[in-house]
Amino acid sequence: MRIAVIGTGYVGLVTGACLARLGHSVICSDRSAEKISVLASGGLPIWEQGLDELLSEASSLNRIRFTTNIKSAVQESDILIICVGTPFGPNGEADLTQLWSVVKQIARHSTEKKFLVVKSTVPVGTTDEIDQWLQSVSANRNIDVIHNPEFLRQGNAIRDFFHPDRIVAGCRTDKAKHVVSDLYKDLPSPILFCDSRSSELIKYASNAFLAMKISYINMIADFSEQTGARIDVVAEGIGMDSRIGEAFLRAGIGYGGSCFPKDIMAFRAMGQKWDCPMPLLDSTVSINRLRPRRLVNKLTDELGMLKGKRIALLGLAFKPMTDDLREAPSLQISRICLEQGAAVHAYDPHVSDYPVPEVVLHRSLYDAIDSSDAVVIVTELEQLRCLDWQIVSKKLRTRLIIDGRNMFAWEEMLHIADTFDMTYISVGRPPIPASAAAGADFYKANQIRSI
Ligand SMILES: NC(=O)c1ccc[n+]([C@@H]2O[C@H](COP(=O)([O-])OP(=O)(O)OC[C@H]3O[C@@H](n4cnc5c(N)ncnc54)[C@H](O)[C@@H]3O)[C@@H](O)[C@H]2O)c1
Ligand SMILES: O=c1ccn([C@@H]2O[C@H](COP(=O)(O)OP(=O)(O)O[C@H]3O[C@H](CO)[C@@H](O)[C@H](O)[C@H]3O)[C@@H](O)[C@H]2O)c(=O)[nH]1
Repeated sequence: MRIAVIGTGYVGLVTGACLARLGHSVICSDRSAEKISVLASGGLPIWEQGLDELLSEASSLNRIRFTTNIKSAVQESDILIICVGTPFGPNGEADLTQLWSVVKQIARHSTEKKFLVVKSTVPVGTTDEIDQWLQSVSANRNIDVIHNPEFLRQGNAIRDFFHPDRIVAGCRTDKAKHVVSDLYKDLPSPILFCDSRSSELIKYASNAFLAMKISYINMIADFSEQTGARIDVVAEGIGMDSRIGEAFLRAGIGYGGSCFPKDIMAFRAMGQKWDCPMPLLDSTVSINRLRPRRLVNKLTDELGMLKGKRIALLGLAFKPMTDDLREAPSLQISRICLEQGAAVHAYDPHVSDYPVPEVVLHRSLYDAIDSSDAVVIVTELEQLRCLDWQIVSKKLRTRLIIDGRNMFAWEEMLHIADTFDMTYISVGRPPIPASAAAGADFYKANQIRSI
């Protein structure tokens, strides 16, 4: 099939590369000349695992091209997939400026029958509005509009593309359904065909549900801290109920990224627009907003004033295995630490440019840690799994580890803290004090079961 992918950001680039792998002929179009020139010369404007290889393969087979010329992309394709951004608008609603700009250009340049697939996350009713608008432009009656939301996760995007739990397609016509079936015919996943309003809502409701699960477990984590329960054990017990499931019950410093924060706000704005309040979303947002501040409070509880202290932040992107800093909790944490007079040193293997200039970036994990008063784990970086605790303990000025993601097993840290005389504080689990005696006493006093 001849496909144009319009908007080659995270979603567009992954979609284009994966569709080329499936054998389709793909033109990727973006308004950013800089991005297109990087891509056309074999480079990558973003880091996503496996994307490099996929794009090289597609280019060598002549299955993918890059252009800023949307006119030629539209005219040389039968299927047009819109993957432009739908960022925060001024009152939290989705800003559809990029989307409508593309729709208008498509209307201007398309003369033959086209299938227009909206992959961007858009408010309920948008696909119908596009359809109605296109029909009102008489020359463009021949465009069949489909809504096909994307569910990929950054860092896992290519696997998610080839193995989605489901494909959702809001279609008006049987021809549109056939196009979607052909587009994804080699994927093993079920396709849910529905109307476009339901399809648009499935995307927001899925993201909101996942974000709600995260805020819920974070609320329970705070309660565990007050009562001496252990959130990892509690989450395990909750998740063993197949009606609840174990996924997205990892307590920590909250959700960030390009989707959850903006989509929950847009969903709330939609609720207001349609006069349907969504109090569960209000709570989800307010719990999440407090997470970074709560983490810094743990630092000050241990260190007192942060003025003159050196803090090592490990993991800056909103999650591991991505370079994406959109709504990353590290931004808020680093700003609060800096405001309080600390020096912030950081390490993230995928981040080489950070928007808070006072943060000193290091290429080596151990250099970031050197002479610090605390190590703060902001994301679950793979490199941390093989940390040499002896080196860490020698390099630290104050032996304090704040694990914002509970990435280390509590029992393991009991032993490590004891061996290297370190204090280990995590989320929703009892703190592990530095001295061996204190650790053992604490363990006994709290009658925490050994697993
Ligand atoms: N990032 C994700 O993991 C993810 C996952 C699922 C869904 N989504 C949704 O997919 C959409 C795209 O997200 P993203 O993260 O890829 O965004 P992005 O900001 O990374 O990419 C958007 C691209 O569109 C381009 N663009 C904007 N206006 C254009 C125009 N008029 N013509 C051509 N190109 C134009 C931009 O230059 C940019 O390269 C959003 O609606 C998002 O909510 C994102
Ligand atoms: O138990 C958990 C799971 C995740 N997170 C955090 O939640 C955020 C989002 O994580 P994740 O969902 O893995 O990443 P995204 O790439 O943002 O993917 C989400 O957002 C995409 C954009 O809409 C959707 O397509 C995906 O299905 C949806 O998972 C990150 O900050 C994670 O650290 C937690 O705090 N606890």
